[in-house]
Amino acid sequence: MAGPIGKMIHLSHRLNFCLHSVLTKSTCNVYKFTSHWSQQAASIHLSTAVWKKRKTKEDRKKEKELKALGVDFKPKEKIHRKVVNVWRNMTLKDLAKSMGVDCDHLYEVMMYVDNSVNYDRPSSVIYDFQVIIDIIQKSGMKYMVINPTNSVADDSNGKDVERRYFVLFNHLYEVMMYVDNSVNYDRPSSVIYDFQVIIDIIQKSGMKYMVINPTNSVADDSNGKDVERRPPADPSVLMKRPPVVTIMGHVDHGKTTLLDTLRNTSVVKSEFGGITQHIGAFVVTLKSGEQVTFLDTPGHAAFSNMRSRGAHCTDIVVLVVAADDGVMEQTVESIRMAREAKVPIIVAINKIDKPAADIERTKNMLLAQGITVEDLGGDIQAVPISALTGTNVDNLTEAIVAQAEIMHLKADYGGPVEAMIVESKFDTHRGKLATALVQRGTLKKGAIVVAGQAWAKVRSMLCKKRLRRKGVQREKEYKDDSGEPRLNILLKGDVDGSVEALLDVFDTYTSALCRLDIVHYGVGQVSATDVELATLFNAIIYTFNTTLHPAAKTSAEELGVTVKQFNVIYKLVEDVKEEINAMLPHTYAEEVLGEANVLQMFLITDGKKKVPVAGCRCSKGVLKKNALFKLVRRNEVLFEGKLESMKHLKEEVTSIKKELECGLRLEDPSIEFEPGDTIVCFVKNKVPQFTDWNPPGF
Ligand SMILES: Nc1nc2c(ncn2[C@@H]2O[C@H](COP(=O)(O)OP(=O)(O)OP(=O)(O)O)[C@@H](O)[C@H]2O)c(=O)[nH]1
Repeated sequence: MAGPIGKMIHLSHRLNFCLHSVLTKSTCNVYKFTSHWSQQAASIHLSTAVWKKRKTKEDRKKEKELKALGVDFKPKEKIHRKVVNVWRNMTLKDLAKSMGVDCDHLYEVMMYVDNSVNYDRPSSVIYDFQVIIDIIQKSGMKYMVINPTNSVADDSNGKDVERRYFVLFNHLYEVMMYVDNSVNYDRPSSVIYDFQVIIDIIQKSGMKYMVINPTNSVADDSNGKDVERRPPADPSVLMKRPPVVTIMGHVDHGKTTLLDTLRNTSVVKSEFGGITQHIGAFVVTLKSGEQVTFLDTPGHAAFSNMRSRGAHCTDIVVLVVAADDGVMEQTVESIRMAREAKVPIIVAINKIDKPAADIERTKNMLLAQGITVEDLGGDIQAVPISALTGTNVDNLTEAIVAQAEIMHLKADYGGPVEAMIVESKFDTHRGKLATALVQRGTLKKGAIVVAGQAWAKVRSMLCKKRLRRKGVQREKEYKDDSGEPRLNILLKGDVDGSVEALLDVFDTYTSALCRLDIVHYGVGQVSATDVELATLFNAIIYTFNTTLHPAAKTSAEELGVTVKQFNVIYKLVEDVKEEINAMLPHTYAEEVLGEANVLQMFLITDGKKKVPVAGCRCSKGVLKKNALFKLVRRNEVLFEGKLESMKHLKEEVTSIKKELECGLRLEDPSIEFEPGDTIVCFVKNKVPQFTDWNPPGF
């Protein structure tokens, strides 16, 4: 059965199709046929039509002659490229004429064409379009259906519906004869309950089909199978992978501080080569190129949740024990959890900077819990650290890498991804977000992922900056400000991309003169909560291409929070620079007003005391009584400060001009003068400082 070859038909998973809906769904070449049919003339394009021409009288005559000579007669093969016009209710004679053959040829071909009608006269009308196609094909010609809307004006205007369906259903009825089914679908309204029948009709018509999910239009060619994990990878494809580390320990023993230090030393002090940060997990790259993935969800909940899902996504547990407190309740619990999961432990004995820190006592307390550290003859590494100051934190990372080496951690980087969801949340702007720890394969944008009963298409993958500190810790840090200039910013942008771009710009800030902290950032309108946060951290709110929620506006006004709105990144960055500059303390530059040479010193009586006075002559500029003065002897400054008095002859004056003589008395009466000393009169002018931060491109 010839048909519209390669046509893709989308079916939804409904079973109770009626014939009518199949036809509608089939969009379909069948429909196109009827469209052709409904027109006065549709076109069938004979592209590279090749056939052997029937022998003409002349041919037969020639054949006879050649046969007599013992030579085979071969009628010439002709290649025709022509367009055959067909039309509704066309007769056999019309078709023969269009094809450039005679009716005899058509009768002959018709013997091989499947059809129930007996076309036995040149005037027989061919109602079935398929028959025409078959005749053309069986004649060794090719045909091409030209889209009537493109090639021929469709002036049917929806008329002739009856005829269309007549032809349409005829096609289906005809095809149905070759489809295996027990039901007699004899009316256009017949419902096809059997999905296979629909598929067979489409296939027998030479079309392809694709089953689509009715709710989300994604192809489901799973044939009812569920997604399954791949069998274990061939060891030859396995490659080294970074260890995944979870930090555990008793409350307040410094887990968050350690995570922060790990993150920040990498960036700020450049002790590590670089850092990639995610929400929920981050990767530290050491100078050596080694990488360590830290799950930044300290605490037991995350760990036990993962365990409860039967997952072992942690390779190493870093057990933080404060050296002043020693082993506490949750330390014991953490040890138990790590043991149950059969995850090796590295102990970080923290807070060694504290006077009350007792490393040996802590080690012995651990021993009592069955944790024998190397010093005490065991095989568990223990690294004394100060998470707060960063002392020995690099030794801790080295210890982790050493442990990972022993474990020979490897992964299969190829094929579909298998990952562990570490965190998930709903973001009003970005939608559903999940932090996934990829355990096998490579996650790609656009991949379709399944977790439990949920599935999703990966729209984007983010490497996110994290707030340095969180919660109470953070609040405390900001409140304990020791006077160091610091600009706190709360950033809101219209889309992820712009916020990301700005964060990247702020990342380039390194100046030691003033700290720059992004206390919070996000996408969308500024909310009242943002304003509260800004108050808490004494931050300026910067917006990029976004607005304030009315409630935020009111509370910003009430709380006196500065909100600066920008639509151009360049201007926003310039403004941040200006804010930084405004925070920098001024420096002072000296401006010399005049100089005087000391001619002699004499002593005057002030009450009971004798105080020295310099008899001078102004040699340069002017001397101003209220300005500052320096006494310089052989390039050495012996005094810097104010005058007690300035006299010209006997009178107290406020200034002395060049070449005038004067008596100058310093505020420090212990300073004595010598002839030849220089007294310099100067003022200190405030000079604003400017940040040397010049982000690339700004
Ligand atoms: N002196 C000193 N203080 C530290 C050190 N590490 C952490 N701290 C302080 O200890 C307190 C608790 O630290 P966190 O990092 O919040 O402790 P945590 O274990 O994450 O606490 P939870 O999240 O509540 O379980 C904070 O005040 C830190 O500044 C350290 O090495 N030395």
